[in-house]
Amino acid sequence: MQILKNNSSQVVIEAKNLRKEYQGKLALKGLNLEIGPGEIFCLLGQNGAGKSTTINLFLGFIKPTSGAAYINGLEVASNVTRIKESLAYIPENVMLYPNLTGIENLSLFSSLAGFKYSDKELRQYLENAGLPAEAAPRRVSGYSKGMRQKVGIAIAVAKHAKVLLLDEPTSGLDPKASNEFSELLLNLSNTGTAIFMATHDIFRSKAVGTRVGIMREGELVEVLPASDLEANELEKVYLNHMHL
Ligand SMILES: Nc1ncnc2c1ncn2[C@@H]1O[C@H](COP(=O)(O)OP(=O)(O)OP(=O)(O)O)[C@@H](O)[C@H]1O
Repeated sequence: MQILKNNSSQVVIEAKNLRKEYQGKLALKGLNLEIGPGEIFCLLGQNGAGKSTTINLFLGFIKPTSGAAYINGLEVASNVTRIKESLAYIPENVMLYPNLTGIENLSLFSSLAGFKYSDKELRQYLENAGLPAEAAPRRVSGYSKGMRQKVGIAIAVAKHAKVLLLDEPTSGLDPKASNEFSELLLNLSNTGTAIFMATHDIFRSKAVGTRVGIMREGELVEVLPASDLEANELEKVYLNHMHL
């Protein structure tokens, strides 16, 4: 078993003995984790392993039973509003205003983060995220899942998010959309954004991850360097843990 540490001297996303109990049941059993700028940490684990609980603690959606989550050195639970300024979140279904266009959604979310852009700049952000130019002025209610994910990435870039949290973002995307999404993540990590992604996709984890963590019953049981492994080796390690 291997727990590979963050090799950067800077820490952007951190968990210290992070625990979460729901009605007497431990969902997260004392997580310790440090993620540096530009890292893509992929978290694998079966349904119910504690992946969403971890993300929700980093987002400040729920409070830890004990221990703490930190973003840029700030404890999340007591700085929820400030944390949101530097953070972007992409769930399986990106939450956008369906009656607004792609441009209007991007304008709204970036202005909430304190950034005002011209129409031309907004269109450019959307285009850079891979949204077809003709789609930008259309209502989001007619967008596909992949298009909504692209708007989510455009929002993250436009608000200069230092941290991006993703919960199963590629589930239900076709291989081309999923591949394009991976490219966007790599581009974003190259600008220094720290990325934490919960996923079931072993292949994508290998393709985009810096490190890959395996969570089982609320515990991080292994952390591996993605680059040293073939996808089938990673799958073997994963399955070994699941059959323990
Ligand atoms: N609000 C809640 N109330 C009670 N139990 C919960 C709550 N949220 C999660 N749990 C429990 O905590 C454990 C971890 O759930 P979590 O959603 O974090 O897992 P997950 O790894 O994200 O699973 P999935 O892959 O299905 O999304 C599970 O046993 C789940 O039933």
